[in-house]
Amino acid sequence: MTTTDARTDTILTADGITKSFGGVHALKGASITMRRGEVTALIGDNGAGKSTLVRCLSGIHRPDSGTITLDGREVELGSPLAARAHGIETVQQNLALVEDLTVWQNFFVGRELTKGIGPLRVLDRKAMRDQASTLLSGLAVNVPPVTSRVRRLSGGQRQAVAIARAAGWGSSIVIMDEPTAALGVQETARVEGVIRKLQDAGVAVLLISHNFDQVLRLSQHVWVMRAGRAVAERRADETNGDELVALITGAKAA
Ligand SMILES: Nc1ncnc2c1ncn2[C@@H]1O[C@H](COP(=O)(O)OP(=O)(O)OP(=O)(O)O)[C@@H](O)[C@H]1O
Repeated sequence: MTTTDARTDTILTADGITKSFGGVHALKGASITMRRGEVTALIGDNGAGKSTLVRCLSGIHRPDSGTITLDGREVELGSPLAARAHGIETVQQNLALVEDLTVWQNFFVGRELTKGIGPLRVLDRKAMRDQASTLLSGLAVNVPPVTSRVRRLSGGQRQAVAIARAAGWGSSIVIMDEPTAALGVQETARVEGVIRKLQDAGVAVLLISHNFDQVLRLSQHVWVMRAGRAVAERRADETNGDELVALITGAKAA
């Protein structure tokens, strides 16, 4: 038998997440699931709670209540470092790249490789350069040499580098908030290629996007958020832009 039990494919479950900022109830019991090796899209109108939910999954916000389960075990993601330790990496909207450092240096900021022993320990620049090159070519990220400074890269190249860096640490989940919002058509295609490669490598991607065509092109499942809740889940190949708009606005019940 080749049937797959959907539950065994589930890598992450967020269940009943609430989060308020003073009197603003940004999340009112949001629940989503993500599956291994899939792109899961998160869509919704401005203020629906998408960023707040992914910040809870990134360890930036601590939910007021609700649970997050990874690989069947409930986890506390109390900080971005804790999320990272659980294999969840986030590509920040501002990319968090250091303009004046090279591509490879950006990969290893705060996690530099060293060689030698004790007081003779020095940075292993060659190993870092080589690893960054290997990772970028594995994801078909077409950038100038890894010795180039980030400030010389185009918007799409920067985005691709930021995604590759997030994926480069054995992460099983990569979260991206509007990764192509500021990009032109060609650059968007380049970044979408990187996202597909990540998926091929078995990474689960959580993608916030306002671009329905992109959502339908890239994702397998779409979660629709409205007013702090995830109100509907659709398979991308069983829905369309009109239905998604209707679900977002509430014109169509889930
Ligand atoms: N740090 C914060 N302090 C106060 N209110 C916040 C904070 N973060 C989010 N909110 C509020 O929570 C609600 C949900 O915001 P959130 O950014 O999660 O929505 P979103 O779906 O990501 O919207 P957008 O598509 O515009 O980014 C909004 O009313 C927003 O103003």
